[in-house]
Amino acid sequence: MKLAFKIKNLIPSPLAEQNLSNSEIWDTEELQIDSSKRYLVSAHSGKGKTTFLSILNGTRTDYSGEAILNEKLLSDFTPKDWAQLRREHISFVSQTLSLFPNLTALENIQLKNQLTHFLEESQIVEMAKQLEVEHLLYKNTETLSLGQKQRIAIIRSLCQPFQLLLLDEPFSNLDNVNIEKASQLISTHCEMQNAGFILASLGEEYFFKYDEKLNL
Ligand SMILES: Nc1ncnc2c1ncn2[C@@H]1O[C@H](COP(=O)(O)OP(=O)(O)OP(=O)(O)O)[C@@H](O)[C@H]1O
Repeated sequence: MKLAFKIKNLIPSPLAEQNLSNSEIWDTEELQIDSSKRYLVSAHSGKGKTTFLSILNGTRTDYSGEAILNEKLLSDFTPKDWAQLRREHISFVSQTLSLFPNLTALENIQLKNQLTHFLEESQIVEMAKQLEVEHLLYKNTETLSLGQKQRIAIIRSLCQPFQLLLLDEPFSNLDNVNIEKASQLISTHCEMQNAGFILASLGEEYFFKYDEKLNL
């Protein structure tokens, strides 16, 4: 299923008092986001990157204007609709990473994978090898460094079917070598799934080729 978001005059409540005239996303007449494309969304801290991705993911609803997915208002989606979208169509690497601290890295990855039986364990181990976290798969995530957690969260996001991957500053604790490896893994899996992504960044462009770059 292709995902086509349309947003019209969207203003999130926390930013309602701010001057949004320079934004290519907030308070624009109409913007279309297609799941087949790769987007870079750049902005300084506090401009609403997390808020934007959370609106597309259905976890924030405090905005004025319209947000539409495949001709249906997001506000009309039920919790069941969102659960299905997040299980099968939209994957998200959140800034907080949302890993369960008392589960191992592999258990965290498998929690999602078990919902859809998307990948074999051997494929997950292969991804962990590529990002050099294979030796951490049986460790509780509370014992991992932030950069290690980010790599586990990136792997977990790729272990489900999706047409659109939302990446909220996913490399903020990684060095360039790891960023390049993670970018390659993300690109490969997006291509395999015929999916696009939206990468929110403080300004860094990293190693991707983008179809569109938007300033928030
Ligand atoms: N639940 C909330 N209630 C009130 N204000 C909020 C809430 N969440 C975010 N904000 C405000 O909305 C603005 C945008 O926040 P958001 O987290 O989306 O920014 P960001 O661009 O992702 O920032 P960063 O780069 O620092 O992660 C900020 O000014 C923040 O203080």
